[in-house]
Amino acid sequence: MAALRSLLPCVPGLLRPRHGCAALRTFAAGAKFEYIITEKKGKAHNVGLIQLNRPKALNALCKGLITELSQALQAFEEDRAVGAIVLTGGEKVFAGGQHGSGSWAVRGAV
Ligand SMILES: C[C@@H](CO)C(=O)SCCNC(=O)CCNC(=O)[C@H](O)C(C)(C)COP(=O)(O)OP(=O)(O)OC[C@H]1O[C@@H](n2cnc3c(N)ncnc32)[C@H](O)[C@@H]1OP(=O)(O)O
Repeated sequence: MAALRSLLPCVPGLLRPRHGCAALRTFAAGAKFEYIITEKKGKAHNVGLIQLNRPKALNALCKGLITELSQALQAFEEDRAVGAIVLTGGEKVFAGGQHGSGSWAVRGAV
């Protein structure tokens, strides 16, 4: 899981090694996310599912999505009941890459 988190651009203050389980407490308090959906799956509720949920922009990775993804990864990593994390995207695409400002940037990038 640490390897997975290391793939994410470090968001200051969120991925500090020992953040005192603050992320887990926020998470457990039923944090409402705007850009992701999280759930504990499996018979023993020991699989942390994170689904990218920004359908209008095809899950393009904006700062807010990365921040929430980092929080969810941190919380699942701190949750001793979770043994595996599954990261998934939408029906059409996993993610449209880094968020491009304005659709011209997106289409021009293709
Ligand atoms: C970090 C670096 C590494 O390379 C990057 O990630 S740079 C960004 C790389 N990503 C792209 O270049 C993907 C650009 N998107 C596309 O090529 C196409 O959207 C598509 C993924 C092939 C899907 O095409 P389709 O025609 O099915 O859908 P639309 O292009 O109409 O897109 C729907 C909707 O999503 C918005 N969107 C898609 N990708 C991004 C993006 N990367 N950033 C921001 N927004 C994105 C697109 O603007 C459309 O929104 P609308 O204009 O309808 O408001």
